Amino acid sequence: MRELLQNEDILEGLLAGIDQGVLLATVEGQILFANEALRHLMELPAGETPRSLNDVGGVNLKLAITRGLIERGFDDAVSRRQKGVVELERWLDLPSGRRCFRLRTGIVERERGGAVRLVLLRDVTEMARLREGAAGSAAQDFITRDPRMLEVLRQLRQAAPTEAYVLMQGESGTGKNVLARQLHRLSPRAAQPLVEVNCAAIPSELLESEFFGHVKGAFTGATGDRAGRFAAADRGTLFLDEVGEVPLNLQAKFLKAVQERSFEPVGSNRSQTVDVRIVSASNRNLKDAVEARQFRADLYYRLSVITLHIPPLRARKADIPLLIDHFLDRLYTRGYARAVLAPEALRLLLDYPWPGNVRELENALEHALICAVEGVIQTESLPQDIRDYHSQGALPAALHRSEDADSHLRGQILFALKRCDGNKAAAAKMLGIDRTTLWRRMRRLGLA
Ligand SMILES: Nc1ncnc2c1ncn2[C@@H]1O[C@H](COP(=O)(O)OP(=O)(O)OP(=O)(O)O)[C@@H](O)[C@H]1O
Repeated sequence: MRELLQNEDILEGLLAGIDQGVLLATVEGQILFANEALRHLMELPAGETPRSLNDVGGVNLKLAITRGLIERGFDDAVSRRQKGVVELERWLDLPSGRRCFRLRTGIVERERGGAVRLVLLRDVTEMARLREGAAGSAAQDFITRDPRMLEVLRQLRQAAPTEAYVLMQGESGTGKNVLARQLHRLSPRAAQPLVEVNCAAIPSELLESEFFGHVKGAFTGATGDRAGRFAAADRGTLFLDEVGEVPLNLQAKFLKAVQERSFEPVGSNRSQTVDVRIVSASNRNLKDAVEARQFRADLYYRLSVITLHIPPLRARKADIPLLIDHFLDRLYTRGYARAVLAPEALRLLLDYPWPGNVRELENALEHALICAVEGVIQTESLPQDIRDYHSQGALPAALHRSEDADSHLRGQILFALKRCDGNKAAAAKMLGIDRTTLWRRMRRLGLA
């Protein structure tokens, strides 16, 4: 191999055939060789060879490389005449505004004729798009004073510096996304991307290519290579929301990617390696899904090295006033006028079972601010659901206490059944009681 590579013709032949851009230059920057793929990537006319690093498609490649090298101490490495490839990531925006490249560069020591600089270029426009999407999520505090939730935060802080996969179980809107971002931020991977995928939001037939990417021609409409989310999260964290929605037929490939840290993009038989830490979330109990044979047990155990159970908002009502203050402040910074809560409105908010959890509370407060009267949030300013819940349970003050309690209970049950489309198991869960208790109460109140 060594001898073969000494033969420049053979080397050129090999490099010409690969689809990554390859450039060989002297350490001083004079170009010795550029393959066809590089010309294509740099949008150079066919047959034109760049003569120097400065002469590549109008992009000051030399500067980009030199800066990158200095940042990563490459020049120092050159002076110490170290061998090896330095990997450095740098987005290069071409004048056309269309492309970015990931650069890998290194110094290759030759037996005769000194060292050469080797530069590899790859089109990563798609990956840049995915990462930009991921970067949009700003840091955010998790507001709580609930002892169970504080314990969850303690576990999260302990797990963050490790490589352990973390699974978060909790109803929709309980803050799993916020926690995933916090976990990433506290981890050694914080400087790398956090890529989020909501597995429920992507049609199942597209999930494979969304996760693993595809190559040109893999299926109708695959007009070019496309990087997947695993690749975009390389060296960072991949957050899989609603992981229970990954279809069974994809779970085997998924497990392999998680276990062996390698996968093949759709339509390709070439393995790609990745180094990702997986944090996942599910609002349905994944263990139940395993028992119902809807989720692979081996994958479940892989993903749930650490499991965090996020309690619903109705189980931590002490957080409600804190969250109200937090969201009113946040809404103020978004341009809403300041408002105060009338005591009766606060009572309704504390009473309500919050099936949509913190997300529903946040939306309710935005609604309330829009409907506030002269800077005061009255009961009338609250969304209909919250007022309905109250009015169905509310009673004329003259009625007897136990009747009062029964009527309140009846209202709660009717509300929960309505919100859960008549599903008693879901309604019982929402009310924080078991199904038998719900059924007994319904019978006693004449609802069953
Ligand atoms: N403890 C908290 N402190 C501050 N904001 C919170 C808290 N919990 C949730 N939120 C806010 O509530 C909203 C919903 O939270 P998030 O998206 O993290 O919930 P989720 O459990 O991931 O929901 P889903 O399962 O539907 O994806 C977000 O706007 C988030 O900022």
